[in-house]
Amino acid sequence: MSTQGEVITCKAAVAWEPNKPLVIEDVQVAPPQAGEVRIKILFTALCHTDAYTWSGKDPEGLFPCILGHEAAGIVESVGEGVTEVQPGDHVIPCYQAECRECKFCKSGKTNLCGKVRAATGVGVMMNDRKSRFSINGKPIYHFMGTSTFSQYTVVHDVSVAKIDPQAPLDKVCLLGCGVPTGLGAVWNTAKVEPGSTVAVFGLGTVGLAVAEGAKTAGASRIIGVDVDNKKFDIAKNFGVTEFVNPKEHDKPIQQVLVDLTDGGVDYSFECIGNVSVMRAALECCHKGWGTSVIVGVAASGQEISTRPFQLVTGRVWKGTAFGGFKSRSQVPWLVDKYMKKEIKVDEYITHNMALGEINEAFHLMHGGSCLRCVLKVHE
Ligand SMILES: NC(=O)C1=CN([C@@H]2O[C@H](COP(=O)(O)OP(=O)(O)OC[C@H]3O[C@@H](n4cnc5c(N)ncnc54)[C@H](O)[C@@H]3O)[C@@H](O)[C@H]2O)C=CC1
Ligand SMILES: N[C@@H](CCC(=O)N[C@@H](CSC=O)C(=O)NCC(=O)O)C(=O)O
Ligand SMILES: [Zn+2]
Ligand SMILES: [Zn+2]
Repeated sequence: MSTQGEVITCKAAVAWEPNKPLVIEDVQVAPPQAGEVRIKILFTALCHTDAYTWSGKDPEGLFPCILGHEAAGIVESVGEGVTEVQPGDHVIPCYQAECRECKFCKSGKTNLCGKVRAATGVGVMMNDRKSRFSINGKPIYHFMGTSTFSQYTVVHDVSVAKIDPQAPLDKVCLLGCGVPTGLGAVWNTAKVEPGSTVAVFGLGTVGLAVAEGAKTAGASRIIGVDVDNKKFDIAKNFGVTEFVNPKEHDKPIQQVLVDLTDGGVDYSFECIGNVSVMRAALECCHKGWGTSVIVGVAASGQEISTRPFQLVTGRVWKGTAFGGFKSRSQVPWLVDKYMKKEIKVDEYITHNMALGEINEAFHLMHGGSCLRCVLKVHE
C-alpha cells in the first residue's frame, strides 16, 4: 500500500532534553514538500557529534529533536520538483548538502553548501521554516538536516546521495560521516604526498580513517597518538606504524613528536575535539611547511590558541568538514570504492544493535572498545 502523500506514524528516538535518555516514541512524519525527499531509514550508526549535541554543548542544539546523521535507506516518496531521486532509490542522507548552484558550490574551493544550511542549523525545512516531525501536533526539531534516528525522515533533495542498489546498507551507512571525514581530511584537505610523516591524534573511527587515508596516500610514517593503549593493536590494521601515549611521557606531546621526527611531522590531524590537543597537533608540525588539520568538534565556548610565531614560521592550520568531500557527487563514488574493496568500512563496525537499544549503544560508544555501532531501524 502506497504511503505517498500520507502522514506516516513510525518509531523514532526523541531527545527531549540534553543528556536525558532518548525515548522511542510514535512520531508523525509529514509528506515531503517541494524539493524534499522522504526516506525510509534502514540502518543508522552513531557518531560522537550526535552525543555532542545531545550533551547540550552544541550552540546549534535544539530540543526536542531527532538526532542521527550517519545512515542509509530507501526513498519512500518525493515532493514536487524533485528529479534526481525517485521512490525505491537507495540513498545516503548527507548532512553537508551540495546544491551545485550556490556561491559555495560554484566556487570550486569548498565542499560547504549554502543552500539549506540556515534552515538545517535551526532544525527546520527551508520551504516553510517548519519541521516535518511532530508528536500529537507538537513539533520535534530536525538535526543536521538528516534526523536518522527515525524509521522515516524528510530531507532536502540537495542532501541526498543516490547510491549503487547492490551496496549493503548496513555497512555503507558509515559513508554518511566518520569514514569519509577521515579519508577526505588526508586526500582533499591536507593532500598528503607519498613519503610524508603523519601524526594522528585520537584513534577512534575518524582518526583510524585518517590513518587509512594516509597509508593509501603513501605516507612513510603514521604515528598514532591516543591516551588508550588498547587503540594501538586496532590502529595497526588501519596503517598506524608507531604509537605514542602522551600519559607515558613527562615532556609535552608536541615535543615528544618533534624529537621522534627530526623537527616535526609534515602533517598532523586532531580527531578528538580537544582544544589543548589541537594546539599540540599544530606545534608538532615541522617548521616551514608542516600542516595541521582540525577534524574534531569542540564544544561551545572552547577556543584554540598558539603563539602566532608558529604560523609566522610556516606552519599551516586548517580545518575540515566531511573531509572536504562534495556529498552528492562523491558519496556514490566512495560507495563504489567500497564495493571494489578499495576502502575499508566493515572494519569500523564493532557493534550491531536495534533502534530500541539506542541508549545502550550510546553508553557503549563512550567506552573504549566501540568504533561504530550500527542500529537496525526496522524490526
Ligand atoms: N569535522 C567533521 O566533519 C567531523 C568531525 N567529527 C568529530 O571528530 C571527533 C572524533 O570522532 P570519533 O573518531 O568518532 O571519536 P572517538 O571518541 O571514537 O575517538 C576519539 C579518540 O581520542 C582519544 N583521546 C581522547 N582524549 C585524548 C587525548 N587528550 N589525547 C589523545 N587521545 C585522546 C580517545 O581515546 C579515542 O580513541 C569528534 O569530535 C567528532 O565530533 C566527526 C565526524 C565529522
Ligand atoms: N553545530 C555544531 C557544528 C559542529 C560541526 O562542526 N559539525 C561538522 C560535522 S561533525 C559531524 O559529525 C561540520 O561539518 N560542520 C560544518 C557545518 O556546516 O556544520 C557547532 O556549532 O559546534
Ligand atoms: Zn558525524
Ligand atoms: Zn550549494
